[in-house]
Amino acid sequence: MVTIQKVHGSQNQFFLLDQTTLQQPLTQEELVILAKNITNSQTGLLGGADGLLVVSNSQHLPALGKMQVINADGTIASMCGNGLRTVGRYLAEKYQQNDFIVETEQADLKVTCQADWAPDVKAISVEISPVSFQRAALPFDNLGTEQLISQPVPVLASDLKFTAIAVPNPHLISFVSAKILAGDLLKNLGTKLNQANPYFPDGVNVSFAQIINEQQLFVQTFERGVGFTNACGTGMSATSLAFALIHPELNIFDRLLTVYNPGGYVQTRVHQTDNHYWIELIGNATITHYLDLNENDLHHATIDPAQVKITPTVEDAAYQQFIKDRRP
Ligand SMILES: N[C@@H](CCC[C@H](N)C(=O)O)C(=O)O
Repeated sequence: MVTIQKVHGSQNQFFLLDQTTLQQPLTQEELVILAKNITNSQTGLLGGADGLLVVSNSQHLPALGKMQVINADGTIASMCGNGLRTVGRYLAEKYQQNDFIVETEQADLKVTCQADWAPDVKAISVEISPVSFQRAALPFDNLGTEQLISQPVPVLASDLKFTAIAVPNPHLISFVSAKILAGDLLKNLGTKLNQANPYFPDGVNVSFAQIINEQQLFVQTFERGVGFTNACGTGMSATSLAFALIHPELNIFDRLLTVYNPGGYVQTRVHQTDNHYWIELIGNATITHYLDLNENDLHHATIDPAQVKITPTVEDAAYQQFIKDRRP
């Protein structure tokens, strides 16, 4: 038997599998099939999830471990901010460390345990980097520009301005009115840009944001490889950077922002060091369930829910109580 976890950051939900606990680690092909099956909202476990977080040993000393992110549709994401917080918590508890590095697909990133936000609401801070605005890093094509920072893009939507940032996974951001946020545009644009299209050949995470005040944003994301999510950590981080760049008069750099999302909120702090940007992303890292299952079933992704021993924790109730009175 092996134990996997169901976890969330701002209710962006994942299964977390530590390959080092297996007698035989899953192959990459097995991991992709498992991710697609286990996250399916109809046929997966516990109502599915947004992705699978795979923990393995890192060869990059002194990293404590390595995280791979597999979206619900089986595509690989170079980074996941909410996911890194939960992987960070997992590694912190496994190795009893509070401040360490985790290897991700493109960067080795800093993870720091925070004081609990409330009883049973664990909090973790993670580094979001590297940041790029270059067309090739997103990538995007046929938009007539090499960078997109608060520019109109009529082929995407009339009357909106867009910012494109890789952190390093790709994000397209627009600050919009409450009316636009309540409408269908985000769904339509997210859907269009995440199927074959001439603009974002690898797809893109699309976020619409509202400025509540100079310290508070609300962000809703249509995620590549997933669809609507409760929250996207890298999306909220990229949106915080876009906010700082578009509004230099507000002196956002190095100051704590609160970023609300449909699943709760996170805090971000945008930094510019020398000539590069990076973002601190701080938020909950919640374990909702432990799942004990047969290792063979993981390899074959034939998981009969009746054969899985599911042990819920008290943490989701604590999280729900915590955010209840803190919504904007
Ligand atoms: N929810 C994540 C981002 C997950 C990856 C994304 N779907 C992609 O393909 O880039 C986050 O919290 O950052």
